[in-house]
Amino acid sequence: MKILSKEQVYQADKATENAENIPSYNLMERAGGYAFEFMHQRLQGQPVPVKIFCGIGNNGGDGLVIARYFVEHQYPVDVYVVNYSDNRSKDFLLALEELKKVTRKWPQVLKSEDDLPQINREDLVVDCIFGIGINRPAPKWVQQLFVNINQSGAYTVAIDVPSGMGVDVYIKDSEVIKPTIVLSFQTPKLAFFLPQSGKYINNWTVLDIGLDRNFMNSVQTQAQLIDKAEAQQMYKPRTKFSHKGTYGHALLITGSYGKTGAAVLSCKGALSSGAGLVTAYTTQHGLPILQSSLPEAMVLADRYNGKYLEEIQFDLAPTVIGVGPGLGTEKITQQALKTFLKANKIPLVVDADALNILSENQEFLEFLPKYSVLTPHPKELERLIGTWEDDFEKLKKAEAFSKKYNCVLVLKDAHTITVFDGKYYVNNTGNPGLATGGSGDVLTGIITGLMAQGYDALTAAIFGVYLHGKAADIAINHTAYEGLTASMITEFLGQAYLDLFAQPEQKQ
Ligand SMILES: NC(=O)C1=CN([C@@H]2O[C@H](COP(=O)(O)OP(=O)(O)OC[C@H]3O[C@@H](n4cnc5c(N)ncnc54)[C@H](O)[C@@H]3O)[C@@H](O)[C@H]2O)[C@H](O)CC1
Ligand SMILES: [K+]
Repeated sequence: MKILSKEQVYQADKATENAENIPSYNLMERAGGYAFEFMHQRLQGQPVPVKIFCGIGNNGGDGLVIARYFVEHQYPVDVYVVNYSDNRSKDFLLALEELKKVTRKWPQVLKSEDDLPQINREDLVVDCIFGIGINRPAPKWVQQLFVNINQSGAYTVAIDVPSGMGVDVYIKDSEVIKPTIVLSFQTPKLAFFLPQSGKYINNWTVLDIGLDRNFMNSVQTQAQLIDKAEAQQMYKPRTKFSHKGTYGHALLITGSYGKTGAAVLSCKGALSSGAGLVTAYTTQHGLPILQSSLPEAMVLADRYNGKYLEEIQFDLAPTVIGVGPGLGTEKITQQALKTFLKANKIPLVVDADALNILSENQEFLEFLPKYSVLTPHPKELERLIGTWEDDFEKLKKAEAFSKKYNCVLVLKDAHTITVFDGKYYVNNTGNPGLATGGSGDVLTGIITGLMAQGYDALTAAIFGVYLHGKAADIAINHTAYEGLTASMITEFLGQAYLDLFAQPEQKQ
């Protein structure tokens, strides 16, 4: 699903107004109408006390349309205008006129902290204070209103975006509404998926308000959300006359004394993703561990008998190499990695300690083959690209890094974002169960395994992240978040593939 920027939403509005030859107010009517329908279907006329807080822009205007429908359907409703400015938008004023036609109970105008009403746990709060137009922190008394709403425990529906949240800029030092659900118009907003702002979003849904199809189909967005529909398109079906050679050979350079588990997990990831052959390259003492715990994998070891890899040299031509999990960052391993990288021409997936070594020796980055996949978690990313002011700056820096080294950067997080060629692919699978040791090693294995099978680096990264998260989503039905271990992700990976084309259950 495309994630439109704020500017693109305004362009979509204009395109729709032109294509349908309608005034902008019609779109506000539509947006408000769909949002009301969503709530009305769930409330079914129950006399829940509704409190609608409207700003003075178009988000506020949506709120006034919603308010009119609530009044017309005889819900007990209080409407407040949060008067943070006297610049009421044209469509806000039209919506206000329409509301006044159906009720004599006019909205109460709030101008300072003294005016803020009591909000009760039993209320339904509809937040239409700020939408995508917010560009700086709200005035203090308005932030106090956000706090009151958040502390009330009331069921809170944020219209379009939670008030206070910037959709493609981070608004520093500001309170944000923490809604129960966000009803977002036409497109989810990038901020929903970034840790600093996404932590306030428990639940969101997109309401299709019928913006111009031609515009929506042709608009090129920087960000897109990767869900089942997108993942299905990436899947490469297997052919009947294929053999293990068809699905490539993944080599995983992983493990050290006490961290051979990372090697086992990444090899398991590669095997369960479907790689034809998997070989681990590890330390000598890791060899028997791998052989006994993973009979499907082949194992090579370096010539030394140290705790860490001292040499990375093999007589093998794998399709792709995954490197990093469990390697450690010993000087001797750093040297071995440097020698290897200098000579290597085979596509790479780089993770964990290999990333840490690259961060410490940024000159090694030049040795990476084109389209290498790098999979840092936030700390590893920081070591690689330096610190950032906020999540939007992080994305910009990641984008610049990926351009500079021509690599695919997989920013692991609750919503992992794959960055390549100026585009952001935002993953929508996975759950907090994945916050467990070894899940990253498994991901490295999966991406490496997909590349072995002929998926290009970008697709392998996006699809691998999707499958990894989906496997975890299926697994937690059996294990809960807490019970999920990294091995289980590999055990459920087959089900993640099956789920791609599973038909929804038919109702009897
Ligand atoms: N296609 C759609 O999605 C449609 C969405 N609609 C709704 O319109 C809003 C966006 O409306 P807009 O008037 O541009 O912005 P806001 O209502 O979010 O903000 C109002 C206004 O306030 C000013 N402002 C910004 N920050 C501050 C601040 N800190 N203090 C004071 N004033 C501030 C700024 O100038 C804004 O213009 C969208 O979210 C939807 O809810 C349409 O109704 C239909 C189509
Ligand atoms: K809002």
